[in-house]
Amino acid sequence: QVCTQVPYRCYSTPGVGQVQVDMNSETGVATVRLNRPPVNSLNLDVLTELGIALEKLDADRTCRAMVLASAVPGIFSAGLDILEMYQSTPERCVAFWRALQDAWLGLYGSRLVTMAAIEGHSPAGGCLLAMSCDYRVMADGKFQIGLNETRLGIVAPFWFEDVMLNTIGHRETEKALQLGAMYSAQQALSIGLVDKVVPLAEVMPTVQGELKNWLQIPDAARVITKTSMRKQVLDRLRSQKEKDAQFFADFIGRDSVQRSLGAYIASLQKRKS
Ligand SMILES: CCCCCC/C=C/CC(=O)SCCNC(=O)CCNC(=O)[C@H](O)C(C)(C)COP(=O)(O)OP(=O)(O)OC[C@H]1O[C@@H](n2cnc3c(N)ncnc32)[C@H](O)[C@@H]1OP(=O)(O)O
Repeated sequence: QVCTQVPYRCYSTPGVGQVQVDMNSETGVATVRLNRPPVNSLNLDVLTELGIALEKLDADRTCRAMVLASAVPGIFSAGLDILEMYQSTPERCVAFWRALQDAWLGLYGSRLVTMAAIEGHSPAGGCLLAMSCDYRVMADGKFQIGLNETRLGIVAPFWFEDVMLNTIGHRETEKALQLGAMYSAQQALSIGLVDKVVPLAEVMPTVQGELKNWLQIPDAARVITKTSMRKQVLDRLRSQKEKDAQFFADFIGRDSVQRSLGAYIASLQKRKS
């Protein structure tokens, strides 16, 4: 197992953690894998683990880069765990949303070079995580990526919107968000939602190759530039975290939203039968 070999350090218990972190001290590159089968849906525990993992990596001065990937074949992440939003309590909703805010602030604001290795489907919150990295490589083929929230009868929060705006621009974001559009890898490439599309087996080697370019740049200059580019969007959420969490809990608690979510869950189950 990779975790037990020098020079790797492992921040999570192999086979146990829902967020597995392998740190290669020789290269300074950490690999963070979401590991919550069947679809890596992001519940309170996973988001909390992810937030903590990102915080630890940021504090580790030997770490210069992070690859975000999945330990579950065919899936990057199915986004937020819909069951956290369906028939939940206001208190749980607020705690869940805070964990998402913190994980996202840690990722989007990370000083590290961050790259998403998208080796599977990546809807909604999965797309947010990928977009929040500095660079995205996606597997060609049947997988889809996008912010599909409106299809669930919910609305992508302003900070999801901000990240998409910064990634693909205003016109594409307007269409993508209203339609809840899901894109194939090639379509995503054509609008700039991902940076490179390669066969599945080449995703990780391509990420590693691209990392070499990024790591040639002196950290300090790159970090100052990244911070300057992202600060406005980060500060917008930082300044209204509690209001945003409360708004989420109120919105999700609406009868009409609960009905939409219930119908969406039923449609997911029906697809299988
Ligand atoms: C201001 C307030 C605004 C609120 C904004 C809130 C923002 C929300 C952002 C989100 O992330 S919402 C989540 C959106 N996610 C999705 O729509 C993804 C739905 N899932 C799929 O499309 C598919 O599952 C998949 C990802 C394409 C994978 O397909 P596959 O055929 O491989 O697996 P399934 O058989 O469909 O799923 C297996 C199992 O997992 C359940 N499941 C799937 N996705 C989720 C999820 N996001 N949360 C919880 N559970 C999920 C699915 O129902 C199956 O369960 P079962 O019990 O085995 O039937």
